[in-house]
Amino acid sequence: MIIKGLNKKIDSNQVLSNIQLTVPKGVICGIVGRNGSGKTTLFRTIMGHYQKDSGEVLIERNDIALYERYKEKIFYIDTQFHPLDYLTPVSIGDYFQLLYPSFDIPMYHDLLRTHNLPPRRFQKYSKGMQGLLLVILSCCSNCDYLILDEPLDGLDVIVRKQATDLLLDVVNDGDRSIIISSHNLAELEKLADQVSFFKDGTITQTLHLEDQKAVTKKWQFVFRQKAVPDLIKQQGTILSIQGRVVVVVFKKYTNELANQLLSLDPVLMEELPVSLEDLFIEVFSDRTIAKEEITNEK
Ligand SMILES: Nc1ncnc2c1ncn2[C@@H]1O[C@H](COP(=O)(O)OP(=O)(O)OP(=O)(O)O)[C@@H](O)[C@H]1O
Repeated sequence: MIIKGLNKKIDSNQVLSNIQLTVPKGVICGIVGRNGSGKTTLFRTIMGHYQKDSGEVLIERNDIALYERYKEKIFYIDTQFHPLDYLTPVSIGDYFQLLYPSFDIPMYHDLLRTHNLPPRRFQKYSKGMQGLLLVILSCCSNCDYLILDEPLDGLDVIVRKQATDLLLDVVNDGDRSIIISSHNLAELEKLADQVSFFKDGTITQTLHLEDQKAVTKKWQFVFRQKAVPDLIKQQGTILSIQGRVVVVVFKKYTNELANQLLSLDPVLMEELPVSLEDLFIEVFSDRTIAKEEITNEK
């Protein structure tokens, strides 16, 4: 799937601004951003629930707004409109069989049993049960692209593991892809191959997690003096300061920077593993505020 120059204004608010995104086959693509940054609007606009102002969403080079059959390759449920509330899992299965020609009904019933999902209305399910059922539905749809809006948020650790295992199975054969938004960065990190950062109505960058982790470094320093050296403030994003212990992430770490840091002669300089949460803070933190706080620490 290729999204090119997608724009959407709602009530004079430019919610989506020139969205560019490529979702290769067999890839889990995470979408992260602050609350209200436009992730759900992006999904609704991809599906045509919101009319786009301009741009296109291409599958196999075909604009899905013009060719409905390509849109059928995408699984998406907008749960905020409660479309399943009055249905039981069995009737939901029947409904999805009509919606998606390749829906795997035996697999669906099998998964309902394996995960002990009871035959009551969707509305009466707990949040975790609802989340798991949605993930099961998406997997059984056999669609080429699954769009999942915060499917893991609010699930307990056991259900989350069940859901992530199902999703990883989907991309195993390399033909299907998942676009998934989440505020649960630790969980997303285990799943996603690439993560797109949504900021100010647009995707500001897409990071391939393995590649990015190879060039990003996180260090914990202790310096003799209380003031944080200027080099650290200029080159890194400070994640925390506790007493004289400073934790910093450097997005582009070079040998030259390594030598400069060593020349600061820290009492302690210890490398820590980089997480998606660190990258998120690096992208979204207001570094000027961080610097002011650091100045006050002096
Ligand atoms: N139907 C609508 N009418 C008016 N404003 C809307 C509508 N849909 C979305 N918006 C606005 O668009 C912006 C983006 O909202 P959206 O729900 O897409 O964000 P989000 O990134 O999914 O947020 P969250 O992480 O909190 O779920 C918000 O300012 C929201 O108020």
